[in-house]
Amino acid sequence: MTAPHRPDGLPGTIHHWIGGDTVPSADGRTFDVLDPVSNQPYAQAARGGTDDIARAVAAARSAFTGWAAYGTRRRAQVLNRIADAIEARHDRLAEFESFDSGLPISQARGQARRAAENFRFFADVIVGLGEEAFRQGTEQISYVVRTPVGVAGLITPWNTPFMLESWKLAPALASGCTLVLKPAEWTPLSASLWPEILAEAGLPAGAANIVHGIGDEAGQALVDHPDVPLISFTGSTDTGRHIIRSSARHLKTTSMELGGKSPAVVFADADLEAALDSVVFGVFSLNGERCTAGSRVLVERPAYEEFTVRLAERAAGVRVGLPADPATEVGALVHPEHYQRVLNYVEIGRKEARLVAGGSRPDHLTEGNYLQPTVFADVARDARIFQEEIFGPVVAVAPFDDETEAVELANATPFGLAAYIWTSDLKRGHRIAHAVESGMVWINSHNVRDLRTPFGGVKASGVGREGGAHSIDFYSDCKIVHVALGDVHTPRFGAAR
Ligand SMILES: NC(=O)C1=CN([C@@H]2O[C@H](COP(=O)(O)OP(=O)(O)OC[C@H]3O[C@@H](n4cnc5c(N)ncnc54)[C@H](O)[C@@H]3O)[C@@H](O)[C@H]2O)C=CC1
Ligand SMILES: O=C(O)/C=C/C=C(\O)C(=O)O
Repeated sequence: MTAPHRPDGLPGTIHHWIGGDTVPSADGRTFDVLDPVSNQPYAQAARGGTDDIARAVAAARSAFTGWAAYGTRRRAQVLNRIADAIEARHDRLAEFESFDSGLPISQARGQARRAAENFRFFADVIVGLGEEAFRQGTEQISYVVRTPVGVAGLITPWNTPFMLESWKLAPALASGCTLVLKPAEWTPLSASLWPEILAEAGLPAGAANIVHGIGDEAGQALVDHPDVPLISFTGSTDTGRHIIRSSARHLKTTSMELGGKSPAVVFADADLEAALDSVVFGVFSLNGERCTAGSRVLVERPAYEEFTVRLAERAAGVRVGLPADPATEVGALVHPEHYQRVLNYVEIGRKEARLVAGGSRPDHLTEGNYLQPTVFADVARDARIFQEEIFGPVVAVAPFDDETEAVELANATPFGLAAYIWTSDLKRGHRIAHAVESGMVWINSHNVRDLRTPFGGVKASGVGREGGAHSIDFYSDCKIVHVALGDVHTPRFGAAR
């Protein structure tokens, strides 16, 4: 068996964190946590249920008034201290994440840096954010007051767990909300560092609470709790749909960042070397377990054969290996169940299209959830591997003949999260960017993020946007205050004539 590298300091049991205390589940239940190299349990995690969620929500409610009253500058100071505390644990955090999720350590390090950046970023946003005002001459001014919505319910996935948790915790806390986080059950390890990070930074007890557990138990209890007015969710489209349905009962605000099947559209006039770099990185980094992965590559016919051959060569050269090895570019897929799901898609792909790279476990890795980067060419638009999110290192390539067909193919799936366009004709780049159905488009650029911009998708890829001020708006209620500035001539109903 290939032994995983075991980081120092692994907890034997991962507890909930409620009201500032690490606690087991009320009923004492736990579940096994596996690492994706040995697929053996290395820890137990508390298996939360309705009672644990109720305790966590009560703690968050008690802490709410105090935290909201901190005001923006003081909250920003705490957020910056949280970033310091994350940075102080950078190595351990990256090792935990890589061990638990199978992400290559080099990429887990990048995700740990981004988690700290998220806190610094939202500290700046909240201090710098103005409030809108509308003046009607000298008669009246109307201004908008943002107030935190209350207890936020945060439900996060397993693909880049800590970073995506931070992407929700930071703006929720910056806005003055308190929160209950339900991390993904396949990857609870990095979340076990939040208690020491948040406590060291001086976050008041109860402002953030963590309940581990299974989606349809702890997750569902959080969605169903009447004192949680808002749910921010990242994960699969099916679960997102289900959460929206459940949230309707209490008319909750929801933000849904869901799956994708994003196209990379490569025109023959593009810098093909740069496009190749971006395509290979875009679909194989984070093990292909990335919502914005460019998992469909559409190539203009004159460049199609050459690009496909070079893509297959590059895929064959990607280093698949132990997550802890600094040279590894693709690690182990998160969980045997997910691995099997991805392998099933590879089998479907073999029947639907032409396999030009990968398709099986690398010879040198006899156990663990490993898959060679896999490229299918000549994929038809109705093929399942063209239509469905695989969420692994598998890419579908197809040719197009002109701009119209490029847009048709780009839009021919239920998803609409990201799109990547490669062309040396910028006017065309803009035309395609406007025509593709997606929340985000990159032209001649890979997934370079600007945290101020709205992040999210259309169609089956999500509802709502987070990022920058959009996140603060999401975690806030808006109240409008109208004030007379001078003499307002009120209609005199009922006055004597
Ligand atoms: N960022 C993304 O776009 C992600 C996409 N996916 C896609 O979804 C597929 C399946 O992955 P899953 O692990 O099943 O994702 P999932 O969407 O079921 O899980 C994500 C989170 O939702 C929670 N959850 C599940 N059911 C819930 C419920 N009824 N109420 C409240 N919370 C609930 C889970 O515990 C987890 O924390 C993947 O293969 C991939 O295609 C999965 C994770 C992230
Ligand atoms: O960059 C972000 O803010 C979010 C990235 C999310 C993913 O990469 C994902 O969910 O896979």
